[in-house]
Amino acid sequence: MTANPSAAAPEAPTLPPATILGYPRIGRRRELKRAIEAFWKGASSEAQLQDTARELRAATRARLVELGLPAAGGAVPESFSFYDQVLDATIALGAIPHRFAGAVADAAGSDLAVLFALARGDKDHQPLEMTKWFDTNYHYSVPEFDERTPLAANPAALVAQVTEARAQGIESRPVLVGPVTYLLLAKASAEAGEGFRPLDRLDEVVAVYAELLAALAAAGASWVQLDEPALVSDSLPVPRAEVLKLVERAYATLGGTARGTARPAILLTAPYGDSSQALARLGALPVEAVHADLVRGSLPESALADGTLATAYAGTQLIAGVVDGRNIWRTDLRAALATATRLHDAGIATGIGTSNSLQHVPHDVADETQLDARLRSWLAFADQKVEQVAILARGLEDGTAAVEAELAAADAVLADRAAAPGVRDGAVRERAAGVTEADRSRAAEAERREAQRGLEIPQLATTTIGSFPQTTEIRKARAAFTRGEIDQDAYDGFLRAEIERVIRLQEEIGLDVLVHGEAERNDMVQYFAELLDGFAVTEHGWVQSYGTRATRPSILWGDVSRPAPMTVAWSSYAQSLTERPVKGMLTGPVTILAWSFVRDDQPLADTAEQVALALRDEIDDLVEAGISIVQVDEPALRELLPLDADRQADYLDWSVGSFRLATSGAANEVQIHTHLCYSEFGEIIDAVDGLDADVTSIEAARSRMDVVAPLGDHGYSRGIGPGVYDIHSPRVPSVDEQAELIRIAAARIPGEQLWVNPDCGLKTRGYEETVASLTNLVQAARTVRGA
Ligand code: MET
Ligand SMILES: [Zn+2]
Repeated sequence: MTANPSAAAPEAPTLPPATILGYPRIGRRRELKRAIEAFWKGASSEAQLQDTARELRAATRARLVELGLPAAGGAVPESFSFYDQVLDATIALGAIPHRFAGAVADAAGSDLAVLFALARGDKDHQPLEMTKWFDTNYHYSVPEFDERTPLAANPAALVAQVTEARAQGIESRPVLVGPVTYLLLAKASAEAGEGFRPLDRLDEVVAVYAELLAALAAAGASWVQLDEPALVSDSLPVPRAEVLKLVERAYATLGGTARGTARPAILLTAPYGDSSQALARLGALPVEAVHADLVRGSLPESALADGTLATAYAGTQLIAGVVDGRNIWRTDLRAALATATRLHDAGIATGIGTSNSLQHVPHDVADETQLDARLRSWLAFADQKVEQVAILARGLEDGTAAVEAELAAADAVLADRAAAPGVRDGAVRERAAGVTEADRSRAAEAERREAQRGLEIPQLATTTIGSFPQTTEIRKARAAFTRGEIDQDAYDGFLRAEIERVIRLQEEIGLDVLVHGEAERNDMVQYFAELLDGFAVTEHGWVQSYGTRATRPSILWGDVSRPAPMTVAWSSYAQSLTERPVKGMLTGPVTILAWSFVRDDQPLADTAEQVALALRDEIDDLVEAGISIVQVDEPALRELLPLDADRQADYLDWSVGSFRLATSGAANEVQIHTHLCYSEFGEIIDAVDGLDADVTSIEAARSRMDVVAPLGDHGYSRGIGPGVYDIHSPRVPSVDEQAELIRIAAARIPGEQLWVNPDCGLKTRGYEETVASLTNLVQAARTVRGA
């Protein structure tokens, strides 16, 4: 065992026993969203926006103290962000890509203007790319690095928060994405030299972090939190063992300076997964506290048993992340306390924390006044989770008996939930238990291809991904219907007129396979959640997705079944209007799970199976009603891939299995499509193959068909539609541009397999650019076909 440098300091501080890793930033009523969007529109000044942000931060701190976090000692995290925490780190490091030099000049010294320019781009600049944060549905702004990317500590925002908190009588803890995770999430800029990796600049970046920490210490911060979720992921550019070495190197430097003057005490966190293999080594670093996610992860049993863990943590505190920051269920307090107590009893200075930042859950269950009271009693949003952390901390400090009443109340909630009607539905379970492998297989590909000839689909067939622009009129009609201002008949009439318009438009444009346009859907998951049994929807349960965008995930609380058809009326109406095939449109089981809060009392695989059976019945009904092509979207297939390599095979097995269960009841004549809207699917290409869909559409335009080569090499034999129109921007791609992309694809993939379509749905686009782009798309397909 190497010497533990912090063990040598007898006065090593500890955090109060109750803390959380972060809190929702957008505000209880999405105040920050409104304030930022008003500022973007020019309806308010930067000073007004800063005032709103300051008030929100102050209210958050006060609320956290009210809920039970101590005001002193660094328990309250400063997790505010105007847009994204990775982007905040970019600003704090001064790592503004050269291509934004013009935007920096325009910003005239305003960090906020620079931040928004990076996040959103402007007329001259493409914004930073956005991508999903670990295995969540939150998106961060991807840093861009090359050999010359500037670096200069800019601690202003962090220091301001510490100062504000002190003025409020609260000793808070600034939070920053750690240097190793930051660089592992960065990408090489377009100007980077051959072979450059952002990680090549780790030592320089660590030096800037050291400056930031010094500024925080000077401002009076006693603690800083550095988040290193890279420690739990096998999906990064370097293997996990290497990540640990990089963390050791970075924190030897960061922790190696004098605590108090050169830096605050450091809390190093490892949220979103299992760090058990690394935990003992992290304890030996010169940091004052280490956090472990003990919801997704586990305790290192052998190191705990043989005392290695306790030795490593002599002088280092361990924050046990036992309250789940990813879901909305009340915690099994007795089990959580037992886990933390094992660490405590092993002689480790133990604190209670959340598994990860609470940014992934809504604010407060108390706001959900419309929710069924019994269901509500089972739930815990961010505020309730903070209270649970405080209870557990009391139990850890004062002994189980001190919180026996709270533990008993939690036991009663769990028992009530387990016994409640609908949580287990005998018929649903019996049907799921009877599923056989035969239910997951369709006939051989060639046989299906033959049977589908009757569809008369041309080579390079043109189609769209499903949604057409969600216009203001559509939103207004939906809102009026929800408020009861128009009745069901009026609303249905409106939607039918909309469908007819979209069908006629597609015929005019000349698309081969049509869609009904999805005007009836508020959201591709919530729409189904509202129609399936076993789900509930919230009123205020907003969770940040990126920037000012938030989603309201549904709550999947019970066994899932389908009381009635969900999409048949719309799809069959659309089909009745045209001779061309109209695709039925469903959201797949994995995506429905990924974008909802799911029950935690059974494996995800079992829940997916129930959703799949409901979708299987829907497909039967669609086909019965005359639909011959059904698309089942699975855009979240990649997102739910476990960070832990050991868990990936099992995941791919059940996720692919649930898709096949949903789709394999379809006769050979029925063409099954799927859609995945990202291009980095190298890792899951076998899974995509395993879905066995007749046609798969994917994102490809932004990467200029990068995905096509791996597909060609893989010998992918079914239909594939690599997007030729980037729907993320209002820009209209020309005929030539789209034809060029089709040709790139056609060079690797036989024409009869190739489909021509946009990257994703068109719901966020306007009609003008949509019609122009699709007209060009059809023309591009014709040009290439004729060549
Ligand atoms: C995020 S994937 C979206 C697929 C859906 N069918 C749409 O077109 O909007
Ligand atoms: Zn998509």
